[in-house]
Amino acid sequence: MIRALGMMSGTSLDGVDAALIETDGIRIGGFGASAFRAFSDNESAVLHGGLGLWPDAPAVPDLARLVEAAHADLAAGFLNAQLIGFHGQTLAHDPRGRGTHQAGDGAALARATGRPVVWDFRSEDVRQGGEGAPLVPFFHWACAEWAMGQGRLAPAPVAFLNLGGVGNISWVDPTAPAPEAPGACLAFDTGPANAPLNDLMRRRRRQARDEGGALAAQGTPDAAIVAAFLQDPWFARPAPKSLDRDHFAGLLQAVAQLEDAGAAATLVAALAASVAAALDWLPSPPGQVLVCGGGRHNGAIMAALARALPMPVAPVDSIGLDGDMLEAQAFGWLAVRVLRGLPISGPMTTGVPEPVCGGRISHPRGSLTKLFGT
Ligand SMILES: Nc1ncnc2c1ncn2[C@@H]1O[C@H](COP(=O)(O)OP(=O)(O)OP(=O)(O)O)[C@@H](O)[C@H]1O
Ligand SMILES: CC(=O)N[C@H]1[C@@H]2OC[C@@H](O2)[C@@H](O)[C@@H]1O[C@H](C)C(=O)O
Repeated sequence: MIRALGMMSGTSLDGVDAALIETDGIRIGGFGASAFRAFSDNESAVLHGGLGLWPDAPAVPDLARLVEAAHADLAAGFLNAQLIGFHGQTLAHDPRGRGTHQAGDGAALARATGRPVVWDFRSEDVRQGGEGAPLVPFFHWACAEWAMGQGRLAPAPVAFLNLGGVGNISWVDPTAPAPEAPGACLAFDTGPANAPLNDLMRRRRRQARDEGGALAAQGTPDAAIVAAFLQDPWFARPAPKSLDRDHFAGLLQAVAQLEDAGAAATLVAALAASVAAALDWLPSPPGQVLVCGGGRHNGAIMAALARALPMPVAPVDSIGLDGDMLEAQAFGWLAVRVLRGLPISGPMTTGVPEPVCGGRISHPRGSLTKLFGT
């Protein structure tokens, strides 16, 4: 088992999560300490300004230094980590076009922390024809397998719904022998999650988010806007599929005429409707939908999901996991898989033709090499 530190800064641009995990890259041996470092208002504004940029843009090196510094700062509190999995900050994602861009250089983080760093998790999958996302689904399988072993989950398919800036769902069968085994996983992005809500709150209320969903809970959703949103060809596209953060920017424009609470309620209803639509693509109805990511702290979202979905909806914490740290833990677990040459994505998670072991490994003294596997 390796003690890996996973580090993730997601599409909501609120900060960096870090979490320790003990793993052989297949089974979870145990979870360790975790921490969050918020981006300052200035850092967040700078990163927002970088959204949509590709590596050749002149502003990118400065953004990358900002991302590396924030991670190095946070990693300094985890001296017992043997390996770091560094996701980087996604600025642009267009797998069928220019590719995928996570700002931040793992070699620089390896030098700054004195630890080997696994990074650039998505590029190889995209190069081989995959969507490059989502990458957490194989870890969701490991979580379900862990929870089943602890007697907290039935030996039957279950879904993990991650609600960050964008939503993604993983249907997993914890009785499958491995995450890459046929029939073990099906995963894809579901649609916008917190990103439009946060953007709405920032523009109208100068707040980072709708705390607890209090504003949305006071409003009535506009059913016509939700129905029009569901007409986006995205929903008719078979899974696997991944989204750029701003694919649904039109949704925010659609609610522009509504008063604040109605606009927030409509965004929440659209989120719930997109998850309900996602169920159509799953191999079988999951026994329950386990919600992770920041969206599960939004009571209006959880209530809307409970209304929209036919099966029980619960925070992932109900089976003993930390729903705020799951993505960070995932990149620690994935880092160990990269080190061992195990696949981190496959046909049923990113649509890549064959399972892929992506990622690069950088060592503190600067050599850039892959230790095991391809
Ligand atoms: N107490 C809360 N009340 C309402 N919303 C919340 C609360 N806590 C977190 N959120 C929402 O969750 C978001 C952060 O979620 P999370 O950290 O899972 O996203 P992320 O990792 O940045 O994104 P992604 O998973 O898309 O990469 C916040 O920006 C906010 O919208
Ligand atoms: C390109 C990119 O960074 N995508 C993120 C984003 O945020 C959620 C969703 O869109 C998911 O596809 C992915 O993140 C998670 C960690 C994943 O890869 O599973």
